[in-house]
Amino acid sequence: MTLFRKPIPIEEALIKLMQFPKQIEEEYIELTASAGRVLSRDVYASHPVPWFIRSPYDGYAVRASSTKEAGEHNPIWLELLGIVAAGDVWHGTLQEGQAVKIMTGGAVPDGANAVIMRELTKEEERDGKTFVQLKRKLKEGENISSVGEDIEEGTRLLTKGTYINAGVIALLATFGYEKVPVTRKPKVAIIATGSELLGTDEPLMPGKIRNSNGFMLYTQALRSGAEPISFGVVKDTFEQTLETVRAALKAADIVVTTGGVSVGDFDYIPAVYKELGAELLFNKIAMRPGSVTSAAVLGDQLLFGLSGNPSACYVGFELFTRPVIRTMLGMENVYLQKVEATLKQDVLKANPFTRFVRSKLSFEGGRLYVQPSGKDKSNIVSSLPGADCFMVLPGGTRGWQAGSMVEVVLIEGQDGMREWK
Ligand SMILES: Nc1nc2c(c(=O)[nH]1)N[C@H]1C(S)=C(S)[C@@H](COP(=O)(O)OP(=O)(O)OC[C@H]3O[C@@H](n4cnc5c(N)ncnc54)[C@H](O)[C@@H]3O)O[C@H]1N2
Ligand code: MOO
Repeated sequence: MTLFRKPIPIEEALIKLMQFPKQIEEEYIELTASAGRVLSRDVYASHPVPWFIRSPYDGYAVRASSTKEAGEHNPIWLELLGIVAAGDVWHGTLQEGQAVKIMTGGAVPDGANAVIMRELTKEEERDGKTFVQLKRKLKEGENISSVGEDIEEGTRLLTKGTYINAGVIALLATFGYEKVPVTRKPKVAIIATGSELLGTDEPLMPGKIRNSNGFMLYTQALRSGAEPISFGVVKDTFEQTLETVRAALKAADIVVTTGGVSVGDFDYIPAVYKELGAELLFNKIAMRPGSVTSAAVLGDQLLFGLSGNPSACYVGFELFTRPVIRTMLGMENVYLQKVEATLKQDVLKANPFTRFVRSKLSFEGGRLYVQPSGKDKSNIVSSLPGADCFMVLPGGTRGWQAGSMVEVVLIEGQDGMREWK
């Protein structure tokens, strides 16, 4: 058996992989629980917004024609008939020479077609009646929110695949969505393989390290919109690995393992794929870190064999697993967004393969800069917390000097505030 694996370009690996993500069914969930989920249906306006004529100001609703003689030196007086608060309706039809006091959001009475702001008027009592003084002409439709001004009935407002943010929630609430149709979260099983791995509660022992990738992948799956299911740690034995992957396939749509995917004596993932009868899509990609990233397909399920090295594992998930999850969610933009930034410091490293350097962005003088967020080896964990992007250094180069423009793919804002979709 040859251990040599021929690396394939990233694009080729993605083309192979992206034939397989399955479409996930929808479910209805509470509006308040829908933030961060993905719409499974288009949303149409079932009524216009506003659906009745509304006043945008506290003031007086009038007929514009009643004000045509009004001017700075020619005040006119209109008889005040009543008051409409927001939520109320004034029954009757306003005539020439009449006014109704109205609050912001109030329904403009029939017959009225303009509103004057309260500050531009004054009220006066005369002979038991109230009059309102205007010193300016109003145009028909002035200060009126017309029916459908915001949204016309029947408009397609949101398309299936839309990420639900606060604005989407506002729109759904406007149309009375108590329950929202969303795609079910794909279930992603996470298995950390390695006899050297300890739990976070265990003391360090010779030759052992703590499992950090399991927790990291759990978080990456969560922020990609999936439902992670942790299968903990398995020892490097073929039987245990096979048994756990089998159990994970029963519970999840996608199975992600970390470690055991290379050519070591105890790297059992390739053999497990074989035993399961899964079709191997790739097991070597022309990239660093994460060259050992593997994927296989079994029926409608995908298996990812990510590196055990923390940075390689992280990059492998973002570049390959995340777009699969987002495709299953029905999203349109499934890949990480690309921008260009100015390199802040020399990054001089020979790149036989395309290199994804964990990096951080900064703005200075309105310009976007990028620099590595720490050490750049695949077994490094310390550069991950500060990374909000990967700097992409193309294969076949010897790196770049400070001041060069480089391509950057965005991952997550450091303040957790950005929604990279
Ligand atoms: N002869 C060769 N050796 C290696 C090759 C190669 O092509 N030929 N590739 C190297 C590259 S590149 C990588 S990346 C690693 C990938 O190895 P595996 O994915 O099989 O991972 P392991 O050997 O199981 O572990 C690698 C490293 O990571 C640590 N690890 C594993 N799991 C975790 C975890 N859950 N949390 C934290 N750290 C973990 C593990 O202890 C090892 O130190 O192979 C190279 N070798
Ligand atoms: O897959 Mo290894 O991480 O290329 O560095």
